[in-house]
Amino acid sequence: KELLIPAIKQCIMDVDVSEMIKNGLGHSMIKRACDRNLIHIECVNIRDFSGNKHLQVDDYPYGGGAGMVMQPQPIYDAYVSIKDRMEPGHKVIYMSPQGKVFNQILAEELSREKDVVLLCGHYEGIDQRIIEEIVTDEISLGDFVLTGGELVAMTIIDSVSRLIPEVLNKEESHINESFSGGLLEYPQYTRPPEFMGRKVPPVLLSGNHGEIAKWRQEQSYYVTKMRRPDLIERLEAQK
Ligand SMILES: COc1ccccc1CNc1ccc(C(N)=O)cn1
Repeated sequence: KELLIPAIKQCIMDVDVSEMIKNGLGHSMIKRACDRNLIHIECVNIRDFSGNKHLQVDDYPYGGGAGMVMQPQPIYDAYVSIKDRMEPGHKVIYMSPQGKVFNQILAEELSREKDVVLLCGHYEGIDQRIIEEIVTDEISLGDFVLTGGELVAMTIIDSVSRLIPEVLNKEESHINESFSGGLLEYPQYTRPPEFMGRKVPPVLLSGNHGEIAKWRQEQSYYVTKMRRPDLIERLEAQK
């Protein structure tokens, strides 16, 4: 799986953002998946494709206003430097607050792609013409603003990678996804049987798998109804 993330150097914090991504994803599951060639992650640094010796990748916005906009040329050249290695018809995903809100369904779709490019913007965003020229999908994690798209990219990589067969081992692979069947997960318990005076629901110790499954179904429905009635409506609508 090629997940290429053009990351730009944050000269202000003098932190190489692509390092952030490599380090942030260096943790066990993703690193193990990379080592086993189940996924392949490369960071391409847009600043390496800046057209001038000042390594400039942004400029003042036409029409004035605060903030800076990322220029189209360095991004385009960074993309051209990788696109021939990508599966034809690959998605180029731009992470921005204007995007389609990410969810588990989208994660599952992306996990079936062979190659995906994740384009991380900074500043006030990127020039509209590069979006029109190379971006196929815009994704948002939700209605909040970050200093850059990298953390969004890392989130997408994590949630997609764990859906790729073999990435999670049997202990990790949570067959009852939090969103399995569109409901939230039931409460989870493990040892000890009593903690701070709080006991584990007896049904879970009963060994009666039919009763346990029924209790879990009821709990999932109750938790979802109370916390996310919108998910219940979505379920009802699908019936
Ligand atoms: C001011 O930042 C931008 C402005 C425009 C585009 C990208 C950025 C980079 N920041 C982002 C990116 C994504 C999300 C999200 N909600 O998915 C939040 N922030």
